[in-house]
Amino acid sequence: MLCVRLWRALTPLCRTGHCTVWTRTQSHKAAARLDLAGIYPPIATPFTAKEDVDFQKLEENLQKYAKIPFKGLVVQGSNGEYPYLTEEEQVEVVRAVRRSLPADKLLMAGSGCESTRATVRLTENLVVTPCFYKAKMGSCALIQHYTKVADSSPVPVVLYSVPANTGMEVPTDAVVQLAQHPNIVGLKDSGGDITRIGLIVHKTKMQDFQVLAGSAGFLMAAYCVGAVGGVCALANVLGGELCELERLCVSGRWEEARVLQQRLIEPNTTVTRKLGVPALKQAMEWFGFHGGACRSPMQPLTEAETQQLRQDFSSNGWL
Ligand SMILES: O=C(O)C(=O)C[C@H](O)C(=O)O
Repeated sequence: MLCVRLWRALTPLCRTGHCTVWTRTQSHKAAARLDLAGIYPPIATPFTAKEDVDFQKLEENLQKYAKIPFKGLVVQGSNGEYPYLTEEEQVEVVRAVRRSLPADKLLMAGSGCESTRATVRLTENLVVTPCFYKAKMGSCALIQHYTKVADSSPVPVVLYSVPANTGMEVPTDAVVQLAQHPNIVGLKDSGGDITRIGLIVHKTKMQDFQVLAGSAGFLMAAYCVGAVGGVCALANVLGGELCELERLCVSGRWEEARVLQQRLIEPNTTVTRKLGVPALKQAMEWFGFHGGACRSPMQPLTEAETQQLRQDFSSNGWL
């Protein structure tokens, strides 16, 4: 789940399955008109040497992100290490980000739990997609789950399909059915299957429903088939460049977009699928942000991995 702007206490989160968005009005109809178009970094969580959340460093990152033309931020996404944070910490981080974020920026916060009941409760605070019993999480179970969450959520919900982390995706037929719910306003799809993204855009075109690319490697392709933006881990590092890619796509400058997109593919693959969050945080350090270590048990990069990471950025002209 993800949330936007204002809120009462917390934003619903998104994970595998869904995200919630908070609006000023909290009215379902008004929520459905929410414009999600643009680029969002799913922000990383900096920690102190004792592995406590480092709110000072978080704030310093936020001040730097405020200078980049993002549509908003995602808090407690996969790269925020949400599974390693307590519920209280998740809520506290979302609150801190909301306090710091300019009022015109959207805030989406993840809030999924394994049971529908717990998800409903946390969506009043935060929410996520259930994947532990993934063999049992078919369309029927997920439709029932998200419908109950969206029915009770005080803020709009964005579905979040991230199969690399959850081992399952929200099935296309479930997304299409859930898109009819007045409080479900979009999907963030990290799977990278462009035919699926295009099909979902096509099948939901009569609904007030928007699709966001869930990773930078296929951002341009996603725009081509009708996505309206992206939630991209790489935006923590190359946020200005991803916003530039958005601008090129939206203005139809496809040749320039293609050149930029191609240079982003390798660094993106490395900080997402290949080396993951420790690599994202290392790259953030190189680009002037606070990344630092992950919370245990996530291990730091080895020397060879660090070299690989550097190579994937430098060979594409970023370092
Ligand atoms: O951290 C998240 O949450 C993301 O959505 C990141 C995304 O999966 C990516 O590949 O960039």
